[in-house]
Amino acid sequence: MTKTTKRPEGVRRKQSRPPSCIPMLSQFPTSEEQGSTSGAGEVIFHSANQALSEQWIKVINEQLALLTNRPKSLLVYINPYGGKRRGKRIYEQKVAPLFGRACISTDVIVTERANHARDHLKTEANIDKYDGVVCVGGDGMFSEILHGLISRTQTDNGVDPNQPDAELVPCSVHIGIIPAGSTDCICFATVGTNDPVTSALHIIVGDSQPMDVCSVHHNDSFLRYSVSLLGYGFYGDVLTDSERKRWMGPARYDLSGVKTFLSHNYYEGSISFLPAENNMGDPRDKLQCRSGCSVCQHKPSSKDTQWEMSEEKEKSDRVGGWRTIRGKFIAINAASMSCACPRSPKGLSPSAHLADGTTDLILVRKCSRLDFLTHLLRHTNKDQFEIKLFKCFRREAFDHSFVEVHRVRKFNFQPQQNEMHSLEDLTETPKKTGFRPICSAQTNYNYHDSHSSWNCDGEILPHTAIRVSVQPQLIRLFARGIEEQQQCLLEDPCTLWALEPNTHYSVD
Ligand SMILES: Nc1ncnc2c1ncn2[C@@H]1O[C@H](COP(=O)(O)OP(=O)(O)OP(=O)(O)O)[C@@H](O)[C@H]1O
Repeated sequence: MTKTTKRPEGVRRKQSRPPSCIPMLSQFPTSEEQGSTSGAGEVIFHSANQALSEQWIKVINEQLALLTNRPKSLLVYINPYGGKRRGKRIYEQKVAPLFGRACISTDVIVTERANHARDHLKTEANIDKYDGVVCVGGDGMFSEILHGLISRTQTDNGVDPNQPDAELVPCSVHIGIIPAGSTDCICFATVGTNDPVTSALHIIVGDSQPMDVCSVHHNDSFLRYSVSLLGYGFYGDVLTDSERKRWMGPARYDLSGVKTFLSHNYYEGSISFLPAENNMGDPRDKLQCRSGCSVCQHKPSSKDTQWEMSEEKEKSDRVGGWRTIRGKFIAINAASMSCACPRSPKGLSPSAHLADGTTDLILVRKCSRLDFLTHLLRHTNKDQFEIKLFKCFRREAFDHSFVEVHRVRKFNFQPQQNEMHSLEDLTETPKKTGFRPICSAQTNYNYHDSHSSWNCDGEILPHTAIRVSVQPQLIRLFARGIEEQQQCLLEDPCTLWALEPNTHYSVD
């Protein structure tokens, strides 16, 4: 491990080590001689035939030269407090040595406060200098990098992000994720595993995975970007409650989940959405987004998209393509990716695509607690568990009369109007049920009792009335999506029982 030296502005520059891969390869052997492993993931081949060794080196170097997208310079942000506070150690022990061998130079910033990385990217960072930005941390840290990079790109290109209909400029710099958080859902859903070494290798070979980003506005004010889950109702309430229990660590999510489930709240509002074209598939499809996904490869150019969208909008205005649904909902979820994680290996919307320019809107209407429980359990997709315990759970997650799903390009949500209600009216308004009295001593309408909050990739939004627009392929990750082989592993019951949310899997 090479020690980094501190630079004045908090940036630490690490000069890459010389390419140790070449001398190591010079020891490579004839096929009869065996290779031996030395240390983590390192294979040393020995050969008595000098000419053959040199030929191997030549071929390997030629192959490496073909990987023209390999990054040469990276800006790395480490959150030292993410997950189990192992970010710095993970980077220094598992990732930095690999970057060194790949001759990648790095500037490393260990963050000193929340939003340090976002603010640095937004204003100070000389991003033209880098081929990629690497985030060492969890989903919250990734979100910081996402916001910093998108914001900087729009500023540099003169785009006002407050305009809900603005066409955002895609980021030219790739993002790499080294998982070191509590859940690391974004990494899991784009790589198929939460392993720092695997992620480092994806960065080194310059893999490229485009990804859609939802922009979220309240009227003409930009709120946040989302790449995974926007959830109102159940997932908003779980997050709100869990934020009050931060001191408990990751266990707070389970406790808040149970509490929110038992509360069994529902909320009234209206949701309007612009459905995706018919050829964009349906959330109920069996086809899943995998490495080299053919659906995501057919993204039209931004000009085409604009044309398509305006034509679609025109058509919508003409024949009512924008649809509006009013009702009482336990949950309104928009999944822009499968949202797969070790606990739910297929995710909230198993066939959602990473980069098709759509999001899957899942509306869960008011229903009984038992019905909602069966819906939640189906998300775990743990077939073996379901077969053993509840045969009825073997159906698909969306296979309920109270659940409807739509693949959409845009949607708007308006909660029930903020009118003043008398006590009598309260019995008719969306309400908190379960452990709280429906009629309390209050005399006025209580906004917080009748409204949930939006959970936007793990952050609470300050407004409930929102406009959401999918920005197709706005960013690129150093990843290649989930590969089929990984999926087989995930569906293996033995693997499933072994997978725990905070486990980091190693290929060593
Ligand atoms: N130096 C720092 N001090 C305090 N907070 C920080 C620092 N650097 C980053 N943060 C904030 O910490 C929050 C959580 O970090 P991170 O996402 O890395 O870990 P996590 O919450 O454990 O993982 P996950 O988001 O996957 O559950 C982020 O929202 C980020 O803004």
